[in-house]
Amino acid sequence: MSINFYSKFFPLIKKGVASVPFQLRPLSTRTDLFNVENKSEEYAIFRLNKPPVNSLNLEYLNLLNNQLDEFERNPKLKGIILTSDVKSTFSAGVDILEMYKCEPKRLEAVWRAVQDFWIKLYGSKKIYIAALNGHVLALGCAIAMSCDYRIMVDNDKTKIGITAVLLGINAPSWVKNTMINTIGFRETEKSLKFAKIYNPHQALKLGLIDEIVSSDKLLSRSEEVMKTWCKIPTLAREMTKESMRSETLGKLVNNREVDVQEFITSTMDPHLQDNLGKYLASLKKK
Ligand SMILES: CCCCCCCC/C=C\C/C=C/C(=O)SCCNC(=O)CCNC(=O)[C@H](O)C(C)(C)COP(=O)(O)OP(=O)(O)OC[C@H]1O[C@@H](n2cnc3c(N)ncnc32)[C@H](O)[C@@H]1OP(=O)(O)O
Repeated sequence: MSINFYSKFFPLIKKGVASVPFQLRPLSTRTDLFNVENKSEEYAIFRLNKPPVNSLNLEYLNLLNNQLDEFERNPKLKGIILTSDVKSTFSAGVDILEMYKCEPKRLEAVWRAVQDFWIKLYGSKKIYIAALNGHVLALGCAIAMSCDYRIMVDNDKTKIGITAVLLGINAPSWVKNTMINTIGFRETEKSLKFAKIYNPHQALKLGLIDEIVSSDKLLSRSEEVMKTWCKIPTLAREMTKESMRSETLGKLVNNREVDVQEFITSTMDPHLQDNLGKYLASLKKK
């Protein structure tokens, strides 16, 4: 069985790796919008930092996609802890301003960047642990579900879930499949159909997250899990991840254009635009 999972799906990245020799990276990378801290040669902490809610617009998605490529190019790096420096929010998903009164060309670019992000994350052979410090909504929830393990803060006010249906949106099939692979078909159907939002204890019961810890232990516990997993034989772990995920991944990789067109058509629909306008206003009114 081939273990060259990432390069199978990212031939251009493979080409980049082949033509650019690996260089040692600085100990940490800091931009205004995220922070990467290399804890050892084996793992790093990747902190999103785009207040107020780490919403994902085109520029931010492109930045994050470049960083995922950067991780992938480092052969010594086994895992990444994905978390947020923004108080009380992991991510509120796509920046709704990208979807409201949008230009089709820009919307298409946003959606291609969303697809890229999911393909890179779900298809990575590295270990990704989501350290969920706060709200995990919509695409934020899809991102968390695409990691290998989810640890969430013990705070009843913290929400996780996907409420697309309330706005008249049918979640894309790759989001549904990611959720099915996490909590099973029946719970996914209920969750998406009825726009369920869970607190951490409800999410744990469902298997949407794997552990709950107090906020002061979120990173130390994540590092503890990461260190244990870094000891697992790499090749076997990677092959297992590939065999578990390739079918789901392939469904989007081989169907990207249809997914793009569906998203553009449904988002540009006047009824949905109307709903988005009202939703944005309700968020601002709070
Ligand atoms: C449109 C919904 C479609 C859902 C479809 C999902 C399924 C499909 C999967 C993939 C496609 C993905 C699409 C998306 O991800 S669309 C984004 C959907 N996200 C949400 O519905 C979350 C909305 N936000 C909230 O519920 C809350 O903001 C919160 C719980 C995350 C945080 O609450 P709180 O701390 O009280 O902060 P505020 O609500 O006051 O927000 C602060 C500030 O931020 C603005 N804002 C919030 N979320 C977004 C966002 N996603 N995009 C852009 N801006 C956002 C909010 O309006 C406030 O703005 P301000 O008043 O000007 O400060």
